[in-house]
This record gives sequence, structure tokens and C-alpha cells, in this order.
Amino acid sequence: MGSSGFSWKLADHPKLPKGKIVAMVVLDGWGEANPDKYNCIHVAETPTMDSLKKDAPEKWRLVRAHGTAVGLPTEDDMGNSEVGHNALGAGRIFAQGAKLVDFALASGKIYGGEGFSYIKECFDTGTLHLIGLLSDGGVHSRLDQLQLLLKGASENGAKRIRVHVLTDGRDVLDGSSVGFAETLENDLSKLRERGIDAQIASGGGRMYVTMDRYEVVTQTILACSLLQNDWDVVKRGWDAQVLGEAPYKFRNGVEAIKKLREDTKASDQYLPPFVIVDECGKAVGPIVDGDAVVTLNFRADRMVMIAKALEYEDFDKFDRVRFPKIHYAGMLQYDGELKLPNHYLVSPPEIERTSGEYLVHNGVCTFACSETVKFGHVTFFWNGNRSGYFNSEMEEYVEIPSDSGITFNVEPKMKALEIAEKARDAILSRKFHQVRVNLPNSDMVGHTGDIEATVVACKAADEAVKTDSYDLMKALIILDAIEQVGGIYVVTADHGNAEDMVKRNKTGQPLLDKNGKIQILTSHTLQPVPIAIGGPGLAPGVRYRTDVPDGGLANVAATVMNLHGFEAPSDYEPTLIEVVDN
Ligand SMILES: O=C(O)[C@@H](CO)OP(=O)(O)O
Ligand SMILES: [Mn+2]
Ligand SMILES: [Mn+2]
Repeated sequence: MGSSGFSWKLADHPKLPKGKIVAMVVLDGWGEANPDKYNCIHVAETPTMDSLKKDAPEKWRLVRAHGTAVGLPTEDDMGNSEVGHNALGAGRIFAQGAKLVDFALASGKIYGGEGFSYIKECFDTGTLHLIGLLSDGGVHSRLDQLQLLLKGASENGAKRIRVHVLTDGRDVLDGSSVGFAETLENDLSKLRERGIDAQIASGGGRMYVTMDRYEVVTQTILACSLLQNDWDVVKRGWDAQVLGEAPYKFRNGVEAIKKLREDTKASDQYLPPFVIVDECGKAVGPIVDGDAVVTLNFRADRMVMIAKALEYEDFDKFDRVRFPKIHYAGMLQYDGELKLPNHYLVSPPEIERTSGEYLVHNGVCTFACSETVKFGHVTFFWNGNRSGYFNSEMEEYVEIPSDSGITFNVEPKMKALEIAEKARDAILSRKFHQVRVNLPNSDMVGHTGDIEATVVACKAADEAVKTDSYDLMKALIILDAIEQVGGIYVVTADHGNAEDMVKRNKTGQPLLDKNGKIQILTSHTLQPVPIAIGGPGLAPGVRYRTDVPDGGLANVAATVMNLHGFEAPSDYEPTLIEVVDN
């Protein structure tokens, strides 16, 4: 015990043994909702998940995965991977980025902070650039925060402002980008009336421009050169935002979005990059020496790559052509371990003492795996937005390269089976006590809005959990391996998505658009998610407590610590289980 009285040592659980192998399976975007034809999980054949629920109802329950249960401002905030995995890994509820930025803006504290002072140094002679996701989705950013920041920055001396917008259509309805751009344009015109030179300077769809995530970790991959095109996403943004170059040029941001949707038939998420030009055809807002830049998303994963491009002197991921001398700040600091970026407007939640860190201090070895698009979820987010290992001797993180350059409805099976096989091998090796995976299908394909493909995706995720017991030719995967080693499984999800693919009115009826067509919901949901615990290694007296009816994702960490034979730290959210003597 240190002088402060703090100790990493966890108390022994009075009844549960140590040394069991625990498989921790997170089905991304797998919520529980009423069965109907827009519930792709219901429509899909999902024998494994059905049996976990029906054959062992006492080992299955629902937990909350949205709103205040995961540190978001209100109960109207849908869950997302960042807050979901943060809660799963950290075992406590932290006020998350969305909420912290709300506080900082409402109190005005944001303008007194180090980050704002730093960018303010450029206001006299330089331009303030704001780059970020333009929607009210509340997963990565929020329009009202951008509006407040524009107002606050101009009141605090910004004279020339350029906004580089990334259109959404993933956390909000496709097509809604036009309305958001109109709202922004309206605000900017009010600023112009007050003598501030403010306009939209560039744009593009979030999935095609700038907001890529989890660059491929090279040491785990052999055929690396094939996989570099995720940096192209960031480069397209760089070219438009910094160099003022893009294949499409317009005089006005709203017109750009409308026209590109029409002409290219691209959805909001995949809009090609564009720049706004003046009457001579010159880009109105390239980023140059002496400018200030703020990336306005609060969520980390999809800002880390652009932050590196803006911040690092040494950078070889693509040719930046020019590396302007700017004052750059993130809305938040996106990676606490890398201290990236160095300057930020709002301090991120301090998610410390996560379960992963406790476990390595208590002799539990961990294996974590997913494919690129979700790799950071079971590592970086799980560990409190911290990259790297706590102890490289005791942990192994494996990233399976995702398909790149396609939308996932084209390959809805994704790498689920490969992830499951890696998990199986890790379980059978008996080298690890926790084997943690994220199966991405229901989320990634759900976001495309392609209902048929999402049904295939849900089936694929279900198949990756356990082989169909009637198919004797199939190789073992996760739960089969747990069966073989006498282990324990915990199968859960981080938030809903595929269980509801249509926008509904207050009474739950699908909403129709003006042409009488249903409005496809590409976003996450407000639904709870299942958690199923079982396996031959589970002590017979383990059952769900009845006194945590409002249990949420943050209650899972203490539960898993129990399954490893430990009591959770006293400030963790309570465990979901108890052990009764039979
Ligand atoms: O794709 C993403 O960035 C979000 C949705 O905006 O999904 P998830 O939280 O599941 O990663
Ligand atoms: Mn997710
Ligand atoms: Mn998602």
C-alpha cells in the first residue's frame, strides 16, 4: 500500500475462485427491442443469442446503455461505442465529453482556459478554423456547441472564421445535412452582419473525408501496403481544409451539399470533398501560417488521425505538401497517453483505475481482439481512452485488418469469424484469463441503413459467438472453446443499433417521409442491451441480484472482476451478480 493508502491489490472474492478463463464478448450495436420487421436481430437467424436468452433466462438480463447510465447529458442521448466501452471497462460512470463541453460553454469557463488562450493568440492577424462533424447527433459533436463556440469566439476577438464541415447521416437521418448547413449558414450570416468575416470553407462526408479511425497497427499486419487507404480519408480532408483543394468547388456551403447529394447520389456520410471558392475561383479558407485551428468533435477515436496530421512535425502517413505553423487545439484532448493534442479547450473525463489496469496488477492476463474499425473499442476505449498496454508481458492486443474502401453492407460478415477464431485460439492456449472481443457486424452494417445486409450481419455476429450445435463439421469458436476449458462467458453489447432500423413516432409507429417511404434509421438507439453470463466454469450459485434493477454497462466491470475471483474496488458501480449457497 502506498503512502496515500491506495493499493492496486483487489480483495479476494469470498466465494468465487480465481483462474477461470473468462470470454468477454461485446456485440457492437446489438440492442433489445420489440420484434418487428425493422428489428434485424429479430428477423435474422440468431440461434446462439436466442438460446442464451431462452435456455437460461436466469443468466440473461438487460442493462442500460444510453443517456445518464453512460455519462451522457440526457436520457434522449443514444448510446455509442466510446461511452459504452468506457463504462464497460472502467466500471464507473464518468461525465462524458458531450456533458463536459456543455458545462464549459454554459459557464464560460472554456474561454478562460489554457486551450482557448492559446488559439486566441492568433485572432489578431490569423483566421480561426473550426473543423468537425455538423449534426445534432451528440455522439461525436453537437451543432449547438458549434453555435455557442462561434458566438463565444467572435465575442472574444476572432475576426475571421472558417468552418470546415463534415456531413453526418450516420448519427442522424440521411439528408439532414442540408438543414444543419442552413442553420450554420444563418449563424454565420449574423456574424457577418456584425462585421466578422465568417463562412463555410470546405466540407465532405464524415466516412469519406477526415473522420477515419484506428490507423492500422503495423506490427500485427503483414500485407501492410494494401491497407493504407484509411489515411486517404484524412488526406482528402487535409487537401480541402489545409490546401484548399478538392474535386468540387462551390460558392456556398449549403448549395454544395444539396448539389453533391443530387449529382453524385452520395449519402451524407459519403459526400465527396468540396471547397468553397470566391468569385475568382480561389479557395476562401485554406489553413495557413499564423492561423488557429480547433477540431470541434469531443469524441476521440475519429479525431486522433487528423490531430496527428495537424500536430506532428514528423509525419509520414501522407504527403501534407505544406505543414502550416498554426495554433491547434482539440475540443478535448483525444489521447491521454500520447497527450494528443497538446492543447485543448476542455479537459477530458479522467477515466483512471480501469478494470484492465487493476487486472494486470492482480495477475490476470488479457487478450483483446477486433478488426480495425472496432479494435480501439476493446483496447483504447476499454482502457479509458488510453492507447497501448498497461503491461506488455501480460496483455496481447490483436487487430485484424478491416476491409477498406467499401461500405460494410457489401461484406456484412466482415471479419467476425476471424475474430472468433483468434479468440478461440487465445482461450485454448490457456495463456490468458480474460479474452475480450468486439464483434462489429450489427453496428457497422446497421449504420449503412441497408436492412437486408444488416440481417446477414446479425446472423454472422451470432455465428461468431458459438457454432451451431447441429453442424458437426464446423470448427470450434468462442463459446465452444470456453466449454472445452471449463471457462465462463459474458456476452453483452455496447448500445443498440440493428434492433431498430426505422425512425418512429412517439407511439412507436414507423415514420413516413413526404413520398410515403419509411425513414431508415442509420443511427444507434436508446434501447437496453442484453448481458448473458454462463459456461461450465460459472459457480452454480451465481445469479443476478434483484437489487440492481437499473443496472447499466458500468455495472459489468465489477461483475467481471467477481468472475475472475476478486471483489471490485469500493467506488465501482455494484456487481450485477451474487452467489447463493445451494
Ligand atoms: O461510427 C461511429 O463513429 C459511431 C457512430 O457515430 O459508431 P460507434 O459508436 O458504434 O463507433
Ligand atoms: Mn458501438
Ligand atoms: Mn456505431
